[in-house]
Amino acid sequence: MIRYLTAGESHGDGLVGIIEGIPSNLFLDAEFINGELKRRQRGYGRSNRMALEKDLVKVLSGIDRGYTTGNPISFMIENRGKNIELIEITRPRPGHGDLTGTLKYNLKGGRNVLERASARETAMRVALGATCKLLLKEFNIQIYSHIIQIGDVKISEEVYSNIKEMDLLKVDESPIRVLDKDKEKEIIEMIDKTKEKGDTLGGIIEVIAKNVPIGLGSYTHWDRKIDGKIAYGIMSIPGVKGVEFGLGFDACGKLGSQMHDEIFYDGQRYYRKTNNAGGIEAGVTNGEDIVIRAVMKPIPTLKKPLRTVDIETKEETVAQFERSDVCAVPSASIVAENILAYILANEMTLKFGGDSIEEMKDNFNNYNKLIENR
Ligand SMILES: Cc1cc2nc3c(=O)[nH]c(=O)nc-3n(C[C@H](O)[C@H](O)[C@H](O)COP(=O)(O)O)c2cc1C
Ligand SMILES: C=C(O[C@@H]1CC(C(=O)O)=C[C@@H](OP(=O)(O)O)[C@H]1O)C(=O)O
Repeated sequence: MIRYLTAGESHGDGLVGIIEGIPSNLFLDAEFINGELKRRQRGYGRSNRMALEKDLVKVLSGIDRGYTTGNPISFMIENRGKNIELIEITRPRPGHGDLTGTLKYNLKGGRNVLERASARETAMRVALGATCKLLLKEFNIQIYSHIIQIGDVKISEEVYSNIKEMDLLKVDESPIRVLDKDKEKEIIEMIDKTKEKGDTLGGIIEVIAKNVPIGLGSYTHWDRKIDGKIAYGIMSIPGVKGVEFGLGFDACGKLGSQMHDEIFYDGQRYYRKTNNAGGIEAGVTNGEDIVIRAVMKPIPTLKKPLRTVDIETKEETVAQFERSDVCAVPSASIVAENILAYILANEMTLKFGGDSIEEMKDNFNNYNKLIENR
């Protein structure tokens, strides 16, 4: 089993993370982890905070000569963009945690709420998730993401399966994480216009995991279902308001005969010609790609602020504004990739053991032999 914890405030010294349960003898490629941190920082529509931060992971424990030892691994990421005046938040922002957090923890205002509710914390979750991606790569499992929609601009009506692996790699070259250059231009213009108006945008992301073995997760008990675990992880990304698998909410308009992915056999393995289930049936992976979509609401901090109540005077006023992203959907897609990586890596250790990478691979190969020709 793999588990992790993070700590750190958005404008404190930095973030720390501890991950436990990564098998020994895995090369902890810090360059790869830093690459993932860089991918998360890119994306059109972010505030100048992202220009100030240069997220780099410092590995504090758990490795020897670059390889994991089985000991807990700990990371640190420094905050560089922390030098703002940390004034109290007494005019809570609708849509952020300011008011609920102030009341729940009996605080003076929202400052220490936003410090932790902030998506700054997702930088550490990406570093921890990237460690899980390194483990998944040992089993040839790859995770990709791209953007389906920003604001009211839909990239395409096509379903995910028309996007080839090579094209999914090219998505990284786009500041919006889309392939269509015309749509990219349209979205950039929309973000600029929205910024001028003091408003914000949300969107829809799609995350795809390829080469996932059959049999991760379980139908035997509700809290072992892998779709439930994935939904929990993706929903925990700040701003995410919905998750769907495969056809998701569109399943509603289909007949059973149009929805379910018929089963075929090619002489060696079972396969499907469609993937409306998004790679999961009965809480268990079925060997097809895992396909998830998630919707992110528009950013709650508005330069043209919404109405709120001053928590000291109780008078109607407008919400506080410091600096803020206008759109962070491309960054959220990288966070989602790395959260999915954690869930899948954890399931891999639950199924194949997690003490050493060699033992895990042996178990994986034996399982593949077992299900071959079944
Ligand atoms: C990568 C990323 C960047 C974000 N940037 C901002 C931001 O600059 N300003 C803001 O108000 N919210 C931002 N958010 C969203 C808030 O963190 C989020 O809406 C808030 O914590 C309340 O949580 P909830 O939307 O899940 O209810 C960002 C989210 C992500 C994933
Ligand atoms: C720092 C990050 O995102 C932050 C997430 C965030 C929020 O409220 O969620 C608010 C902004 O922080 P600040 O108020 O300092 O500009 C974003 O920049 C990051 O992604 O690393």
